[in-house]
Amino acid sequence: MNPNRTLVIATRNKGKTAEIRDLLKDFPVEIKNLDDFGPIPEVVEDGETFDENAYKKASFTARILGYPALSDDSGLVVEALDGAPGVHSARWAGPDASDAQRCEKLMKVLEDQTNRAAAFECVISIAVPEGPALTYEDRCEGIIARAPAGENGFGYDPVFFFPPLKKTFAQLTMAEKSRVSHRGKALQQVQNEFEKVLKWIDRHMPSPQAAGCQSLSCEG
Ligand SMILES: O=P(O)(O)OP(=O)(O)OP(=O)(O)OC[C@H]1O[C@@H](n2cnc3c(O)ncnc32)[C@H](O)[C@@H]1O
Ligand SMILES: [Mg+2]
Repeated sequence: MNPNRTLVIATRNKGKTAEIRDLLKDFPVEIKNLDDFGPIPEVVEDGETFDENAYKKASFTARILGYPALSDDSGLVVEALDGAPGVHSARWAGPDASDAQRCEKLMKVLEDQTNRAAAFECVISIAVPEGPALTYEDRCEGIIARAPAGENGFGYDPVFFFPPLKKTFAQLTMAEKSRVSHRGKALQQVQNEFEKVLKWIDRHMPSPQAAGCQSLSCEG
């Protein structure tokens, strides 16, 4: 496995993994999931911005595994809640809450609210073990529905209504969602300049031989 032509998707979220894998299917590298490796410690996502957390996840994973890593930090930004849940989207209803419970909490908090404007935001970070990273970001505007609808996707998809398609994200297929979503658009930017990304990885990674020696001496 050429480390310069391998990219590890640094996420533990299965919904995200499926979307990212599909969006990177034409990217000329071998895509690996975290599941392809032994257990690795979890990153503490204590940054105050999507940028900070995305960088933490990608650089930590790249350093631990010795491969370039791509992370996604994303979340739902609700206007009437001053941007909450934002970077806290994953744990907003408690550390063990389900996606359904998070959606339920959102319905409750916005019960009497007429301003239902919201956006999904996404920052993609591609990092190498030595530390530097490339950053891509995008967003998708919508409104918070009055009740959940749809079975597809993950997270807040059932309550995120996308006016141009008159459906919630959970009522779209993965391909339909990815064409317009925060993640889909951010990863489209990565695809659009894949040659630049590969050159950047080559510039910042040790040569394959050197990396091979390193990992042999690690294992030995
Ligand atoms: O950190 P990783 O391991 O990537 O997985 P995570 O689920 O913890 O991901 P984040 O820290 O980026 O938290 C983002 C949360 O925002 C929500 N979210 C992000 N993108 C979404 C999308 O496309 N559809 C629905 N909800 C989304 C969802 O609840 C995620 O758990
Ligand atoms: Mg997370």
